[in-house]
Amino acid sequence: MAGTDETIEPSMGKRAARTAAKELRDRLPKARLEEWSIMACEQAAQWLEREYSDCRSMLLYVPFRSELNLRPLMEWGWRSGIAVIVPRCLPEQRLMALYRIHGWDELASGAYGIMEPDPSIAAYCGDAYVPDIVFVPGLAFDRQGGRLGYGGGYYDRFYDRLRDISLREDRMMPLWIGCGFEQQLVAEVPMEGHDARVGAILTEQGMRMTDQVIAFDDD
Ligand SMILES: Nc1nc2c(c(=O)[nH]1)N(C=O)[C@@H](CNc1ccc(C(=O)N[C@@H](CCC(=O)O)C(=O)O)cc1)CN2
Ligand SMILES: Nc1ncnc2c1ncn2[C@@H]1O[C@H](COP(=O)(O)OP(=O)(O)OP(=O)(O)O)[C@@H](O)[C@H]1O
Repeated sequence: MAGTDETIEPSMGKRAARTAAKELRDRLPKARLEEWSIMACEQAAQWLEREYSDCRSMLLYVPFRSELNLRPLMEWGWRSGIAVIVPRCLPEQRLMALYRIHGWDELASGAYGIMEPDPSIAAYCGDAYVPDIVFVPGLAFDRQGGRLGYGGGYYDRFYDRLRDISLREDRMMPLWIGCGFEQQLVAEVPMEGHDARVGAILTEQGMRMTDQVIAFDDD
Protein backbone atom coordinates (compact mmCIF):
# COMPACT_ATOMS: atom_id res chain seq x y z
CA MET A 1 0.00 0.00 0.00
CA ALA A 2 2.83 2.40 -0.80
CA GLY A 3 1.77 6.02 -0.93
CA THR A 4 -1.15 5.70 1.49
CA ASP A 5 -1.38 6.39 5.19
CA GLU A 6 -3.60 3.41 5.84
CA THR A 7 -0.92 0.93 6.74
CA ILE A 8 -1.62 -1.71 9.32
CA GLU A 9 1.17 -2.50 11.76
CA PRO A 10 1.32 -5.29 14.33
CA SER A 11 2.20 -2.66 16.96
CA MET A 12 -1.11 -0.85 16.39
CA GLY A 13 -3.97 -1.53 18.71
CA LYS A 14 -6.76 -3.49 17.06
CA ARG A 15 -9.01 -0.45 17.15
CA ALA A 16 -6.57 1.65 15.09
CA ALA A 17 -5.96 -1.31 12.78
CA ARG A 18 -9.71 -1.69 12.23
CA THR A 19 -10.06 2.01 11.38
CA ALA A 20 -7.18 1.74 8.89
CA ALA A 21 -8.58 -1.48 7.42
CA LYS A 22 -12.00 0.12 6.94
CA GLU A 23 -10.35 3.04 5.14
CA LEU A 24 -8.49 0.57 2.93
CA ARG A 25 -11.72 -1.28 2.25
CA ASP A 26 -13.56 1.92 1.39
CA ARG A 27 -10.95 2.61 -1.28
CA LEU A 28 -11.59 -0.67 -3.06
CA PRO A 29 -12.83 0.02 -6.59
CA LYS A 30 -16.54 -0.80 -6.20
CA ALA A 31 -16.99 -1.48 -9.91
CA ARG A 32 -14.51 -4.37 -9.77
CA LEU A 33 -15.73 -6.13 -6.64
CA GLU A 34 -18.41 -8.29 -8.30
CA GLU A 35 -15.97 -9.44 -10.97
CA TRP A 36 -13.29 -10.21 -8.34
CA SER A 37 -15.83 -12.06 -6.20
CA ILE A 38 -16.83 -14.24 -9.15
CA MET A 39 -13.16 -14.95 -9.86
CA ALA A 40 -12.53 -15.88 -6.22
CA CYS A 41 -15.56 -18.20 -6.15
CA GLU A 42 -14.43 -19.92 -9.38
CA GLN A 43 -10.98 -20.39 -7.89
CA ALA A 44 -12.43 -21.83 -4.70
CA ALA A 45 -14.68 -24.25 -6.62
CA GLN A 46 -11.76 -25.43 -8.76
CA TRP A 47 -9.59 -25.86 -5.70
CA LEU A 48 -12.30 -27.88 -3.95
CA GLU A 49 -12.76 -30.13 -7.00
CA ARG A 50 -9.02 -30.70 -7.33
CA GLU A 51 -7.79 -30.79 -3.74
CA TYR A 52 -10.78 -31.65 -1.59
CA SER A 53 -13.15 -33.72 -3.67
CA ASP A 54 -14.55 -35.47 -0.60
CA CYS A 55 -15.64 -32.18 0.98
CA ARG A 56 -19.26 -32.71 2.02
CA SER A 57 -20.14 -29.43 3.71
CA MET A 58 -18.96 -25.86 3.81
CA LEU A 59 -19.81 -22.95 6.03
CA LEU A 60 -20.13 -19.67 4.15
CA TYR A 61 -20.94 -16.18 5.36
CA VAL A 62 -23.53 -14.04 3.58
CA PRO A 63 -21.64 -10.87 2.60
CA PHE A 64 -22.39 -7.43 3.95
CA ARG A 65 -20.79 -4.04 3.23
CA SER A 66 -18.07 -4.61 0.62
CA GLU A 67 -17.02 -8.11 1.64
CA LEU A 68 -15.99 -10.63 -0.95
CA ASN A 69 -19.30 -12.00 -2.21
CA LEU A 70 -19.48 -15.78 -1.79
CA ARG A 71 -22.95 -16.16 -3.30
CA PRO A 72 -21.63 -17.77 -6.53
CA LEU A 73 -19.80 -20.36 -4.39
CA MET A 74 -23.01 -21.13 -2.49
CA GLU A 75 -24.80 -21.73 -5.79
CA TRP A 76 -21.95 -23.97 -6.91
CA GLY A 77 -22.33 -25.87 -3.61
CA TRP A 78 -26.03 -26.42 -4.27
CA ARG A 79 -25.32 -27.64 -7.80
CA SER A 80 -22.53 -29.94 -6.58
CA GLY A 81 -24.42 -31.50 -3.70
CA ILE A 82 -22.16 -29.99 -1.02
CA ALA A 83 -24.11 -28.92 2.06
CA VAL A 84 -24.20 -25.13 2.29
CA ILE A 85 -24.12 -24.07 5.94
CA VAL A 86 -24.72 -20.46 6.99
CA PRO A 87 -24.35 -19.01 10.49
CA ARG A 88 -26.99 -17.07 12.37
CA CYS A 89 -25.71 -14.55 14.97
CA LEU A 90 -26.91 -14.73 18.55
CA PRO A 91 -25.77 -11.22 19.57
CA GLU A 92 -26.52 -11.55 23.32
CA GLN A 93 -24.06 -14.42 23.65
CA ARG A 94 -21.97 -13.44 20.63
CA LEU A 95 -22.33 -16.99 19.36
CA MET A 96 -23.28 -18.37 15.96
CA ALA A 97 -25.87 -21.10 15.33
CA LEU A 98 -25.50 -23.10 12.12
CA TYR A 99 -28.21 -23.85 9.58
CA ARG A 100 -28.19 -25.71 6.29
CA ILE A 101 -29.85 -23.74 3.50
CA HIS A 102 -30.95 -24.89 0.06
CA GLY A 103 -31.82 -21.54 -1.58
CA TRP A 104 -31.91 -17.78 -1.11
CA ASP A 105 -35.51 -17.87 0.09
CA GLU A 106 -34.32 -19.46 3.36
CA LEU A 107 -32.51 -16.23 4.34
CA ALA A 108 -33.94 -13.21 6.17
CA SER A 109 -32.41 -10.00 7.52
CA GLY A 110 -30.80 -10.57 10.91
CA ALA A 111 -28.39 -9.02 13.40
CA TYR A 112 -26.28 -6.14 12.05
CA GLY A 113 -28.51 -6.14 8.94
CA ILE A 114 -26.71 -9.25 7.66
CA MET A 115 -28.84 -11.81 5.79
CA GLU A 116 -28.96 -15.04 7.78
CA PRO A 117 -30.94 -18.28 7.87
CA ASP A 118 -34.59 -17.86 8.82
CA PRO A 119 -34.90 -20.31 11.73
CA SER A 120 -38.52 -21.05 10.85
CA ILE A 121 -37.52 -22.39 7.41
CA ALA A 122 -33.84 -23.43 7.41
CA ALA A 123 -32.62 -26.70 8.94
CA TYR A 124 -30.76 -26.24 12.25
CA CYS A 125 -27.56 -28.30 12.30
CA GLY A 126 -27.37 -28.77 16.08
CA ASP A 127 -24.69 -27.42 18.38
CA ALA A 128 -22.16 -30.22 17.76
CA TYR A 129 -22.07 -29.85 13.98
CA VAL A 130 -18.62 -29.49 12.36
CA PRO A 131 -18.49 -28.46 8.68
CA ASP A 132 -15.59 -29.72 6.55
CA ILE A 133 -14.55 -26.20 5.57
CA VAL A 134 -15.20 -22.75 7.02
CA PHE A 135 -14.99 -19.60 4.89
CA VAL A 136 -14.20 -16.73 7.24
CA PRO A 137 -14.91 -13.02 6.61
CA GLY A 138 -12.50 -10.31 7.72
CA LEU A 139 -11.35 -6.72 7.30
CA ALA A 140 -7.72 -7.64 6.65
CA PHE A 141 -5.49 -10.73 6.55
CA ASP A 142 -1.78 -11.42 6.49
CA ARG A 143 0.22 -14.24 4.93
CA GLN A 144 0.90 -15.83 8.30
CA GLY A 145 -2.82 -16.44 8.72
CA GLY A 146 -3.47 -13.35 10.87
CA ARG A 147 -7.02 -12.05 10.61
CA LEU A 148 -8.66 -8.81 11.68
CA GLY A 149 -12.44 -9.01 12.13
CA TYR A 150 -15.14 -6.55 13.14
CA GLY A 151 -14.45 -7.03 16.83
CA GLY A 152 -17.35 -9.24 17.88
CA GLY A 153 -15.15 -12.27 18.51
CA TYR A 154 -17.77 -14.42 16.75
CA TYR A 155 -15.39 -16.45 14.62
CA ASP A 156 -12.81 -16.85 17.41
CA ARG A 157 -15.46 -18.23 19.75
CA PHE A 158 -16.76 -20.45 16.97
CA TYR A 159 -13.22 -21.74 16.34
CA ASP A 160 -12.85 -22.66 20.02
CA ARG A 161 -16.18 -24.48 19.94
CA LEU A 162 -15.20 -26.47 16.83
CA ARG A 163 -11.86 -27.30 18.41
CA ASP A 164 -13.56 -28.65 21.55
CA ILE A 165 -15.93 -30.80 19.49
CA SER A 166 -13.14 -32.00 17.20
CA LEU A 167 -10.99 -32.99 20.17
CA ARG A 168 -13.88 -34.76 21.86
CA GLU A 169 -14.85 -36.65 18.73
CA ASP A 170 -11.27 -37.25 17.61
CA ARG A 171 -11.81 -35.68 14.22
CA MET A 172 -9.96 -33.15 12.07
CA MET A 173 -10.51 -29.44 12.48
CA PRO A 174 -12.12 -27.94 9.39
CA LEU A 175 -9.91 -25.95 7.08
CA TRP A 176 -10.30 -22.30 8.07
CA ILE A 177 -10.20 -20.10 4.97
CA GLY A 178 -9.98 -16.30 5.20
CA CYS A 179 -11.80 -14.49 2.37
CA GLY A 180 -11.02 -11.06 1.04
CA PHE A 181 -9.76 -9.09 -1.90
CA GLU A 182 -6.06 -9.04 -2.73
CA GLN A 183 -5.89 -5.44 -1.49
CA GLN A 184 -7.01 -6.58 1.96
CA LEU A 185 -3.81 -8.61 2.34
CA VAL A 186 -1.37 -6.67 4.52
CA ALA A 187 2.10 -7.41 5.88
CA GLU A 188 0.97 -8.21 9.41
CA VAL A 189 -2.22 -7.65 11.37
CA PRO A 190 -2.15 -7.25 15.17
CA MET A 191 -3.10 -10.53 16.84
CA GLU A 192 -4.01 -11.46 20.41
CA GLY A 193 -3.83 -14.81 22.16
CA HIS A 194 -7.46 -15.76 21.52
CA ASP A 195 -7.32 -14.95 17.80
CA ALA A 196 -7.62 -17.94 15.50
CA ARG A 197 -5.34 -17.94 12.46
CA VAL A 198 -6.63 -18.98 9.07
CA GLY A 199 -5.05 -21.96 7.30
CA ALA A 200 -5.63 -20.53 3.82
CA ILE A 201 -6.64 -17.28 2.17
CA LEU A 202 -9.02 -16.95 -0.77
CA THR A 203 -8.84 -13.86 -2.98
CA GLU A 204 -9.57 -13.13 -6.64
CA GLN A 205 -6.05 -14.47 -7.32
CA GLY A 206 -6.91 -17.88 -5.92
CA MET A 207 -6.29 -20.00 -2.82
CA ARG A 208 -3.07 -19.68 -0.85
CA MET A 209 -2.14 -21.82 2.09
CA THR A 210 -0.75 -19.78 4.97
CA ASP A 211 2.13 -20.68 7.28
CA GLN A 212 -0.36 -21.64 9.92
CA VAL A 213 -0.50 -25.27 11.02
CA ILE A 214 -3.92 -26.00 12.45
CA ALA A 215 -2.98 -27.71 15.67
CA PHE A 216 -4.76 -28.58 18.86
CA ASP A 217 -2.14 -27.20 21.23
CA ASP A 218 -2.08 -23.60 20.08
CA ASP A 219 -3.83 -21.84 22.96
N1 LIG B 1 -20.85 -11.35 6.50
C1 LIG B 1 -20.44 -11.39 7.75
N2 LIG B 1 -21.15 -12.03 8.66
C2 LIG B 1 -20.71 -12.04 9.96
C3 LIG B 1 -19.53 -11.41 10.34
C4 LIG B 1 -18.78 -10.73 9.33
O1 LIG B 1 -17.72 -10.15 9.57
N3 LIG B 1 -19.28 -10.76 8.06
N4 LIG B 1 -19.11 -11.46 11.64
C5 LIG B 1 -17.80 -11.64 12.01
O2 LIG B 1 -17.47 -11.81 13.11
C6 LIG B 1 -20.14 -11.59 12.65
C7 LIG B 1 -20.86 -10.26 12.81
N5 LIG B 1 -20.00 -9.35 13.43
C8 LIG B 1 -20.14 -7.98 13.41
C9 LIG B 1 -19.54 -7.26 14.42
C10 LIG B 1 -19.65 -5.88 14.45
C11 LIG B 1 -20.37 -5.22 13.45
C12 LIG B 1 -20.48 -3.74 13.46
O3 LIG B 1 -21.30 -3.17 12.76
N6 LIG B 1 -19.62 -3.05 14.19
C13 LIG B 1 -19.59 -1.60 14.19
C14 LIG B 1 -18.75 -1.07 15.27
C15 LIG B 1 -19.32 -1.36 16.58
C16 LIG B 1 -18.46 -0.83 17.67
O4 LIG B 1 -17.30 -0.45 17.42
O5 LIG B 1 -18.94 -0.82 18.81
C17 LIG B 1 -18.98 -1.10 12.87
O6 LIG B 1 -18.16 -1.81 12.29
O7 LIG B 1 -19.38 -0.01 12.46
C18 LIG B 1 -20.97 -5.94 12.46
C19 LIG B 1 -20.85 -7.32 12.43
C20 LIG B 1 -21.02 -12.72 12.26
N7 LIG B 1 -21.49 -12.63 10.89
N1 LIG C 1 -12.57 -17.54 22.04
C1 LIG C 1 -13.07 -16.52 22.72
N2 LIG C 1 -13.73 -16.71 23.89
C2 LIG C 1 -14.24 -15.68 24.56
N3 LIG C 1 -14.13 -14.39 24.20
C3 LIG C 1 -13.48 -14.13 23.06
C4 LIG C 1 -12.93 -15.18 22.26
N4 LIG C 1 -12.36 -14.62 21.18
C5 LIG C 1 -12.56 -13.30 21.29
N5 LIG C 1 -13.22 -13.00 22.41
C6 LIG C 1 -13.60 -11.63 22.85
O1 LIG C 1 -14.34 -11.01 21.79
C7 LIG C 1 -13.95 -9.65 21.66
C8 LIG C 1 -13.56 -9.34 20.23
O2 LIG C 1 -12.45 -10.12 19.84
P1 LIG C 1 -11.60 -9.78 18.52
O3 LIG C 1 -11.18 -8.36 18.58
O4 LIG C 1 -10.55 -10.82 18.36
O5 LIG C 1 -12.74 -9.95 17.42
P2 LIG C 1 -12.64 -10.22 15.86
O6 LIG C 1 -11.89 -11.47 15.59
O7 LIG C 1 -12.15 -8.98 15.23
O8 LIG C 1 -14.19 -10.38 15.58
P3 LIG C 1 -15.06 -11.31 14.63
O9 LIG C 1 -14.56 -12.73 14.75
O10 LIG C 1 -16.46 -11.17 15.17
O11 LIG C 1 -14.92 -10.77 13.27
C9 LIG C 1 -12.81 -9.42 22.62
O12 LIG C 1 -13.34 -8.73 23.72
C10 LIG C 1 -12.37 -10.79 23.01
O13 LIG C 1 -11.91 -10.81 24.34
